[in-house]
Amino acid sequence: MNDATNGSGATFSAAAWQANLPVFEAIRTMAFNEQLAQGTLPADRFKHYMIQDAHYLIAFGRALAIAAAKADDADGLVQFSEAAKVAVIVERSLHTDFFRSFGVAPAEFDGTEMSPACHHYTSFLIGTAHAEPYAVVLAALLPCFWIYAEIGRDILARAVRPNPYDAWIDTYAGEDFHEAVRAVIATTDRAAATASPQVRARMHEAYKRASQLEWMFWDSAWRLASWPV
Ligand SMILES: Cc1ncc(CO)c(N)n1
Repeated sequence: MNDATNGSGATFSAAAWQANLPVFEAIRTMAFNEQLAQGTLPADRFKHYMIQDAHYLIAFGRALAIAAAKADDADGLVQFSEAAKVAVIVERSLHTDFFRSFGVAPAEFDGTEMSPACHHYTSFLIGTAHAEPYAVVLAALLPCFWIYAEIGRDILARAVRPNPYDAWIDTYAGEDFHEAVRAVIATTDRAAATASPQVRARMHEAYKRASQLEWMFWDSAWRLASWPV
């Protein structure tokens, strides 16, 4: 039983993608993403998204660094420490390029705390990264990569160009990101292949929860959500 399917006939990634197709479809058809593709998304909603994403990416980087520390081989250590570094590089590009072009002043970012959805998602990732075995940590991190890659390509295919959000679309539709995503899928499937049925079930739960939190993150930006009290 050393194939990538754990004897079940389907890779973890294929099974998880299929099981969560309704969540992906809900994300794909959100007004936020439809208007982003059309170039008509109001700037205040994109600004909310960017500020929250800058908070998110630092926490995502920390969770990736914990995954790196838990890796069961040197390849995984390199893969996830590199991914942690890239998350911080992307966060810095939000500050230097996107914040500037959309008029987010440093003081506005500094004065904006995490939204409830961002807090929920990042707490879930960091909590899972600390508490769960490597395979479950990878399953929690996979939707962050995979959903963005598929949404990026989907938006690119229907995008009106030029579009104020071209740079965002190109980041996630670009080949560099997709190559990294294929590698994370492969590593997650390898970890699933040797996981016990119990761990594999927890992988599915973690994958599902992260997918739902992706939807909630976009929904929160759409609603310009903040803390109710
Ligand atoms: C919320 C969120 N999920 C995933 C990504 C891509 O890694 C991102 N930038 N933001």
